[in-house]
Amino acid sequence: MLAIEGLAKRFGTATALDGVTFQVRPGEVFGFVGGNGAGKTTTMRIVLGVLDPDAGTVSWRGSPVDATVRRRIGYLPEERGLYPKMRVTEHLVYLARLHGMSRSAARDAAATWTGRVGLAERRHDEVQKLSLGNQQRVQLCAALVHDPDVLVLDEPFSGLDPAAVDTLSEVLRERAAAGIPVIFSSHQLELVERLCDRVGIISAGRMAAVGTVDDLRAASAERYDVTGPPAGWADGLPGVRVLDTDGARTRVELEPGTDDQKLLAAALQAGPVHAFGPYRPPLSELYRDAVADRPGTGGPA
Ligand SMILES: Nc1ncnc2c1ncn2[C@@H]1O[C@H](COP(=O)(O)OP(=O)(O)OP(=O)(O)O)[C@@H](O)[C@H]1O
Repeated sequence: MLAIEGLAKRFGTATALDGVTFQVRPGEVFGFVGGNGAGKTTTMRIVLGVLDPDAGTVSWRGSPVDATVRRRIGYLPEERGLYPKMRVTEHLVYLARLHGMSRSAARDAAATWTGRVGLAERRHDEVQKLSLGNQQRVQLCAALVHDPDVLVLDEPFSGLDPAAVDTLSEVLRERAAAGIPVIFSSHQLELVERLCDRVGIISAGRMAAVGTVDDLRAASAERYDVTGPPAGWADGLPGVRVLDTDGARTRVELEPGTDDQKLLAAALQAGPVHAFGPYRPPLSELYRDAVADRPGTGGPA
């Protein structure tokens, strides 16, 4: 397990991280989400030892992450760092060798990963001659080429076309199925919801929520969609907050302890009810709720 415990980090007078704690388990894909400047990259840099924390620890399988463990991590940094004049295969072999692979194993792995991400035709091109999206594919190969034990990827999906998004999603699920912990950051919350076993929401340097999307849903207020009665029927009902209305559909949130049958009775009193049932908010809504209590942090993820 990759365990991140009580990380704190200040830059001058600004607090970037303030007690960040969460774990990424072997075999799970963990989505790390948060607004701009929330602390995702800082956390990942500390995991990789690129930055030192002011306080807190990062451990892997119960021991502090040291240089040996870091060689076994596949890292996609936020600042993409490829040598523009190197050719794709040559570059990947060079990086794999830095991670201790033999030349022939490195060449095989470079061929496998470039094929997998759709770069077979570009293996002999200089990196600088590739489009940005294809450079991003090379960067992903660079994180995967040495068959890492842990994957830490900072916004791996940014800049990818839909086909590459599908391929990378498959690769991450496969790597997790092979038993390794996978953590990635992203602002694409639908993708995170679809792909991740658990998510961590960071807001202004603190974890606002960690769990499965279902856990986050269970911790949030119950919501119902009611279709039928004319708009306005739920205004002022005790324990009920109207979230929005769309034609004949009213979406409400219930305060804890509010009886859904009373809600239904009130709806029936206002007119015929054609549909009544719980509404499952997507991660994007759960995210907004999780960061809403924290001033200045409620911007879009
Ligand atoms: N080298 C640095 N010097 C000063 N401040 C920094 C430095 N690196 C990060 N910060 C600050 O730390 C905070 C967290 O930044 P970080 O890059 O970790 O956020 P993020 O969640 O990755 O954001 P984004 O989604 O925009 O990439 C921000 O307030 C940022 O300005």
